[in-house]
Amino acid sequence: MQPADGLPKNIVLIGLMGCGKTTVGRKLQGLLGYPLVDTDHLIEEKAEMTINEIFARRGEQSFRELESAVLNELSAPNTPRRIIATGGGIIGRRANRKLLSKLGYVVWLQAPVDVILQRTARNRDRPLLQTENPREKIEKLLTDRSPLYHEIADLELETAGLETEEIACGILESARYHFAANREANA
Ligand SMILES: Nc1ncnc2c1ncn2[C@@H]1O[C@H](COP(=O)(O)OP(=O)(O)O)[C@@H](O)[C@H]1O
Ligand SMILES: O=C(O)C1=C[C@@H](OP(=O)(O)O)[C@@H](O)[C@H](O)C1
Ligand SMILES: [Mg+2]
Repeated sequence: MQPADGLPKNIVLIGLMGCGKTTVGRKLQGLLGYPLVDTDHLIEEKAEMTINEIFARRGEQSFRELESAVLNELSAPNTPRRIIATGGGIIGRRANRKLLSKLGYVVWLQAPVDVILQRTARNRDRPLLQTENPREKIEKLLTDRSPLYHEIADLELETAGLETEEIACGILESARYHFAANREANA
C-alpha cells in the first residue's frame, strides 16, 4: 500500500563533496520526519575515528572498504524508510552503485566548481581536498565521477543559488511525481 507521504522508498543523495548532501538531508528529515543516515557518520562510528584519521592512519582504500560495508548494512531487507546522505566517492564501485539504485530514489546534487570550492573551504574535514590545488582536484573528480552519478540518478539537481529548504522541497515534489507516475504506469 502507498504510504500517506507518497514516498514508498528511501531518498538517496549523491554528488560531489560540498554539493549539500548532508545539509539537504537534514532539511528532508525535518520535512518528512523520518530518519536521516549519513554514510560518513556511520563510518566514523564504526571505525571510532574521524574521516581524516581514517585516511591518515589507514589510507583511502580502507575508508572505501568501510564505506561499502556500511552501505551493505543499510541495504538489509525490511528496514524502515530513511533519507540516506552518502559520501561523494561512494559511486566509485560498481557494487555500490547497484545497491544505491536498489535502495531508493537517487538524487544527484550538483554545483559548479567555484561554488564547491567556496562551500568546502570552510573546514578541513575532507582529506581529498587538503592538497595544494583543490580546484584541480575537484575538476578531476567531477570529470571522473559525473558519468557514474548520471548512471544511477533518478533526478539531477543544480543547487547553486538555491536555499537548502528550496532544494529539499524540490526533491520531495519530484519524488512524489515520479512515484505517482510509476503507479499509474503499472496500474
Ligand atoms: N544550497 C546551499 N546553499 C548554500 N550553502 C550550502 C548549500 N548546500 C550546502 N551548503 C553549505 O556547504 C557546506 C557543505 O555542505 P554539505 O552538506 O556538508 O555537503 P556534502 O555533504 O555534499 O559534502 C556546508 O557548510 C553547507 O552549509
Ligand atoms: O568525495 C569523496 O571521495 C569523499 C567525500 C566525503 O563526503 P562528502 O561528499 O559528504 O563531503 C567523505 O566521504 C570523504 O572525505 C571522501
Ligand atoms: Mg556530507
